[in-house]
Amino acid sequence: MDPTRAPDFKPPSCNETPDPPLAPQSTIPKSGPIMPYVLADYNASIDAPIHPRDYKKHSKFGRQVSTAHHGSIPMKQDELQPLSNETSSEDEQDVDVNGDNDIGSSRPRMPFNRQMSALFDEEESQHIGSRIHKYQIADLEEVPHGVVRQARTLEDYEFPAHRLQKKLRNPNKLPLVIVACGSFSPITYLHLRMFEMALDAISEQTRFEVVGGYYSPVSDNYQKPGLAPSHHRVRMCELACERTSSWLMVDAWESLQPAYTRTAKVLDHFNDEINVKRGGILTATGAKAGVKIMLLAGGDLIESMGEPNVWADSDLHHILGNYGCLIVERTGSDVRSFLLSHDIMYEHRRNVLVIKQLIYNDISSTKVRLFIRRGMSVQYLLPNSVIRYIQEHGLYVNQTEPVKQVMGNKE
Ligand SMILES: Nc1ncnc2c1ncn2[C@@H]1O[C@H](COP(=O)(O)OP(=O)(O)OP(=O)(O)O)[C@@H](O)[C@H]1O
Ligand SMILES: NC(=O)c1ccc[n+]([C@@H]2O[C@H](COP(=O)(O)O)[C@@H](O)[C@H]2O)c1
Repeated sequence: MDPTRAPDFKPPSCNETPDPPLAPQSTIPKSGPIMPYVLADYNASIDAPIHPRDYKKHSKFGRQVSTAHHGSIPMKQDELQPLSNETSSEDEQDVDVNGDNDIGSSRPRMPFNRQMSALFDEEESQHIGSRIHKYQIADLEEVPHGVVRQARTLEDYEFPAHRLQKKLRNPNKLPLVIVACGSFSPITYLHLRMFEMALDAISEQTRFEVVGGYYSPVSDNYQKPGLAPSHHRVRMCELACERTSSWLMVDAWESLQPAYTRTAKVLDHFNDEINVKRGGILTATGAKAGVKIMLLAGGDLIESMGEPNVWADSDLHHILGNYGCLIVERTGSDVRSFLLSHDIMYEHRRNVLVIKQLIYNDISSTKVRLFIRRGMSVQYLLPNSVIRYIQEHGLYVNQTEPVKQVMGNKE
């Protein structure tokens, strides 16, 4: 169930620096805390924008930011990051007929592919564009488009950036990328909803703008019951992202590592790709700004941070202090009390945003696997494309899992 089961696992010690070492703090942009205030620190309005003049103070990457206010930056397809990955046999790339890629917008874009455009002439495409509403994201499942594929080996690996926003839309906000680490065996609608809940919480309660979202499925070395081979888990996440979302991506880097990779190192990898290699993202002035990277996790994962020998203290300081954490409450779990009682969490509380589930969703991958083993329906618990993939590859059917694991209540 956790990395302590890995054959090469050594319990973290307070005096020892875990190996491999963490990225130096100087490479991680200082965007400031996710929460401008907490309780006693309350002294500003909930969404007080950072004045561009002050931006420099908040980010060493935000050097030449103009003070001019730009209402909205048009996001065109050619402004998106180049498609760095192999696509499926049809080799198409989603084309945004609406010409925008505003992740935070309440009216998400409706991507179409080249194949789609080729099938219809301009007039017909326009007709389709007007028939299918921008916000009918669910219809993506029905659109016959290609799915961006991640490499199966580290040698061929390239960081997926095709949906990473190239430019910050709102000059008063700071860029943020959300990363969810986990098994995703299989990915469910809950895992997809987590990102949407985070997106809402961030745009409503913080001064950050979400410019990208990633799943990072754990490698096969994470010895957890019910873990399908990593290439299948990555592929299911890809299908779910490409078919149901207009902004989520999957990064296979962690899943391709020859040994278990600590979550702190996974976040370092994202920082390296986005901030060190790419220099962050463009602001309205054309200058680059460092992107804050945050871990998205459920309440159970956060509570595991209080268990002995699972997380090294130095990793927790790195994750919570240098990056930050978005925690989706689980039914029955009291994340806020946990936050209060955990010393390291409390120290970095301004960098932790607890997201309340307003509509409770408790879809469990463990129970989905059980249903599949029992030949029961899993329809509406996960995207159809993922269900079809599981059927095609006969996943989970012949597995056994300890009864305790299946019945285990994480709450
Ligand atoms: N009901 C839930 N509410 C909030 N977060 C959840 C819930 N279920 C899972 N998560 C979060 O989703 C992320 C990925 O979960 P992961 O696939 O590793 O475990 P899981 O969904 O609990 O699956 P399993 O049943 O195999 O343990 C983790 O951060 C986990 O905390
Ligand atoms: N020390 C660590 O870095 C550490 C410890 C426990 C879990 N994790 C991560 O948390 C996620 C948890 O997944 P599960 O909820 O499936 O166990 C995985 O991505 C795992 O790598 C990291």
